[in-house]
Amino acid sequence: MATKTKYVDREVPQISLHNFEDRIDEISSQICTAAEDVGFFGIVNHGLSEEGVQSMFDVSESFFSLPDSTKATVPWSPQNVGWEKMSQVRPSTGEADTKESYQLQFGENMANTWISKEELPEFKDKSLEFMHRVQGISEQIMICLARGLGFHDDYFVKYHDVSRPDAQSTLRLLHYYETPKTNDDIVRHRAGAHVDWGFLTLLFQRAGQSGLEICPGREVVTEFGLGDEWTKIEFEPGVIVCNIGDLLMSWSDDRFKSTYHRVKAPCEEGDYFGERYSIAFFNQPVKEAVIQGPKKKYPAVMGEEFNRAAMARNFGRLQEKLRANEGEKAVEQRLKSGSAVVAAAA
Ligand SMILES: O=C(O)CCC(=O)C(=O)O
Ligand SMILES: [Fe+2]
Repeated sequence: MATKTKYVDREVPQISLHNFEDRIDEISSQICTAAEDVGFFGIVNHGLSEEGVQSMFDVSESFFSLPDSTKATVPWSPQNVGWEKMSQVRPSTGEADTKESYQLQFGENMANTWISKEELPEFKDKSLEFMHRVQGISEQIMICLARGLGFHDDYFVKYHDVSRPDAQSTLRLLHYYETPKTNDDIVRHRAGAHVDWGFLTLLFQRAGQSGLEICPGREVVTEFGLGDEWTKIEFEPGVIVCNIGDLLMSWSDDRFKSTYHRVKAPCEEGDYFGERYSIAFFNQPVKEAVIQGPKKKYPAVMGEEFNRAAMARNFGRLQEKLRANEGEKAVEQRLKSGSAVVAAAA
């Protein structure tokens, strides 16, 4: 039987964005303190209505309700866009998450990866509208983070400009399947313990669909995120859960913390076993961004390279499968043209 999870109460600060222009210094200091201490914080009074968020969840559900064969018309690709199912292997677990996700971007990476208007007429427009709203909130937070690090106000905003064709910020619609209540000792990961690789994540949850947990303090975390003390982050209306990703951790010379979190594999009394929908917005820099902290603790890295390395860590197995499929197709092609015989003889 799975060991009993240790839980501990930790304060995850809630920060209000109301009256942003007038309160910018106070908000900056609250955000930077939270980013240094916990790496997670809630944002309230951000201007996005609860109805607006729930209607995006309806849009998400309309996609996931399609048959797999239809969703497969917009497959995941290494630009980190598209639909995948049961294929993200977290480095901490070595096993695929039991979930499906559909990732959407603003720019050229997204070409041909929008579900067709024939299938879901309003999907693209509604998603983009939501993405732009969340981008606006992210930009306010970016200004605060830039101030805290001594950069000029629009420093991070410019590097995350979603009007550029090479924009890489991603809205990820997530759907975790219902977990069977069995005694078979198989751990069905939902989102295995991980840190986000991007800059800053904004997460939306749905009432009654628990599971998100955090475990701050990387130095005390075991490699597998086991045996640690977790804190539950429950849904609260009007609250956007924000967390710092690895990219901002290195961009701040480790001042801001990228915190371990997971969606727990339900296994104990009181866990939530039902299906879960969530929506994450990953702020990720444009491909040409040059990433280096004010103290230059780490060598400069380009935005494109940073994403490529993260893809290899998280989707390596899926990429291999895609490459193998490509290989099979190429062999078929050669067989048809007769060139395989030459290749085999060589
Ligand atoms: O679904 C969630 O609540 C969390 C998802 C997450 O952490 C991720 O996709 O990085
Ligand atoms: Fe995450």
